Amino acid sequence: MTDFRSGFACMVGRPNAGKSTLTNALVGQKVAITSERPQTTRHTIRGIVHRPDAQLVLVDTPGLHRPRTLLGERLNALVRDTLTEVDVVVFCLPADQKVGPGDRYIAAQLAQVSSPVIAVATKADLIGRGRLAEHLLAISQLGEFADIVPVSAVDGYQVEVLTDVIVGHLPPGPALYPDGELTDEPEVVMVAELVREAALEGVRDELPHSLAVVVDEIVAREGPTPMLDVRVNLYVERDSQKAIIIGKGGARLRDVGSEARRGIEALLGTRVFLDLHVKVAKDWQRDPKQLGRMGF
Ligand SMILES: Nc1nc2c(ncn2[C@@H]2O[C@H](COP(=O)(O)OP(=O)(O)OP(=O)(O)O)[C@@H](O)[C@H]2O)c(=O)[nH]1
Repeated sequence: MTDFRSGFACMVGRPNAGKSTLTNALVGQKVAITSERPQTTRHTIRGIVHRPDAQLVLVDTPGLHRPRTLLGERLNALVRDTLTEVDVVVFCLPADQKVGPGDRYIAAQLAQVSSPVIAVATKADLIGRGRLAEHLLAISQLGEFADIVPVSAVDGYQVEVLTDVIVGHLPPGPALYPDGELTDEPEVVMVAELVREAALEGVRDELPHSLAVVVDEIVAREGPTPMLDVRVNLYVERDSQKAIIIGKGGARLRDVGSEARRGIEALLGTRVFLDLHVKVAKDWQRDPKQLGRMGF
């Protein structure tokens, strides 16, 4: 394919602007952790959008804040470096709030960045057409933007359009990550590690290097109380190893599940439903295709 495009986009915006939720909507699966509390996104998180014509790697930054301390300044310098490295910056401005000093501060920072900036009016579902038009006008007066796109990550309004617009700013190039890879955010790696630790407890000698743990998905459950469905695959090489992990009548796997769940809940700060699946992948360590699927 000659017309394939690939590259990086970075989400910026004040706390609670809807960056994580929009990242999830673009990727089509929940990868980032969202919450009502501001500043939950401490790490740079990547979600990957795979399309037949493009691959888009989304980098979710902690947000640009006005520096009050040296650490703040360093952080902002880091964020500006990230912004200069990406192919396109997505600047989120929540439609349910007026453009304010925080947005103007970020806009001023973005004016110093060479990458094209797409301004996005997020949470468009929360306001009427008249207010949305006013918001878009206020955004247009904030700086020079390559595009201005209203979206709603909640009802899906214009999410496809935004993906097309972002992809339009990516350079031609091959896919950067293997298909099916959703994220390499630190939380996912740590969730896998917690499950691995629990699964190896007491049987380490019987499963030397034979266990690969892959987080399949982390999905927020709809409902009044925050809850994540975490689905994890455990790959072993032989049926005998599968029997060890599962235990008599599944007793051991249940213990592994509750032990890992406690750690994951502490890590993510929310209730978790942990769904563990044990699979035999014969000789996975020697099979490059299987290794790729497991993220090695
Ligand atoms: N109604 C509506 N609410 C949204 C939408 N997008 C995000 N929200 C809500 O806005 C809040 C903040 O969303 P996040 O995605 O966590 O915002 P963020 O910019 O990543 O926040 P930080 O991590 O603090 O920087 C959450 O309660 C979301 O449910 C949207 O399109 N519509």
